[in-house]
Amino acid sequence: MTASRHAPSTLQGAYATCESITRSEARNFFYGIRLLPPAQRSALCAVYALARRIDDIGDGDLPAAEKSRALAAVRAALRTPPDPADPVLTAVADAAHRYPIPMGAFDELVDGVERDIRMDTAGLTYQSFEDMVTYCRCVAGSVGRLCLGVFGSRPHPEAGRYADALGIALQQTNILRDIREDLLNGRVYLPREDLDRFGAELAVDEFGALVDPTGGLAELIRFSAARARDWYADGLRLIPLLDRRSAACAGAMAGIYRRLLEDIAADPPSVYRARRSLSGWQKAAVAARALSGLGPRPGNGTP
Ligand SMILES: CC(C)=CCC/C(C)=C/CC/C(C)=C/COP(=O)(O)OP(=O)(O)O
Repeated sequence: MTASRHAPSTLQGAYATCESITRSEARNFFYGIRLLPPAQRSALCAVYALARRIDDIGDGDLPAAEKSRALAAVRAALRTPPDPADPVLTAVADAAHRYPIPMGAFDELVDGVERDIRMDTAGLTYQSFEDMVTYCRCVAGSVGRLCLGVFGSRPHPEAGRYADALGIALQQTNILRDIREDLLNGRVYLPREDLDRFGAELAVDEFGALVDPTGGLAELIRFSAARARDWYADGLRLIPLLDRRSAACAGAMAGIYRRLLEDIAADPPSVYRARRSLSGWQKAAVAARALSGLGPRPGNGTP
């Protein structure tokens, strides 16, 4: 570890702010993050807090031009010494001195959020599954690689690719969970070619619930979930390359989201009316299993 460039109290405060952001915002991922030893937990909270800030710019209420300006400001801030008044940038800069965090991955995340803005303003959609994966790589594969920087791993030529694949698996789950909410916000992430193949049109009724007159949407969700399972299987090859606590963290994050995927696959119409989630007990059980070294179950991910 290198010495900090900041007064300890300022830095401690910066990390504490990031931890409190993560605790309140990362309702799924904090179950994994809290399994890390303190120094890595603080670094990952800093990464999460900055990723959250970038994401929130894209999902917020500002006009598109202002969102673009705010994203450009984040890009510029990542290339200059951190503003000491900004706890998130201060903590991220310190964490990047302590761990080999691939800072360029934050730029990829910004690229992904810019795609969201183009979806809002210019009707950008994803034609093929590969197009959608490119988006997932930007917004979530990037986060997987940032996490890996904090975790560290046994040297392995595929470690970065596995971290990327795990992030992409999580994002595919997120897309299925949020089809309705995203549509209400004018966003469609499911590839056009898949919608066409299953004869699924995305539309809501007068209560804001998704309609599925042919059952094609349910079929498409089941198909997409099966495909996402393969991305989990690939990404989870990272786990044996990690130390025990990092493996527990990644295993809990993946286990919770994969359990969510299986719940959705078992009952696709459950996402038509509301956002699906696991109970606190279910999430804690998946995290406990990950900490005990058992990790997510092969197959259906139930704890
Ligand atoms: C190697 C490794 C650990 C890979 C995983 C990387 C990772 C955590 C990617 C995040 C992808 C994702 C679905 C973010 C949504 O965050 P959100 O805060 O909006 O999620 P929520 O809506 O479920 O709370």
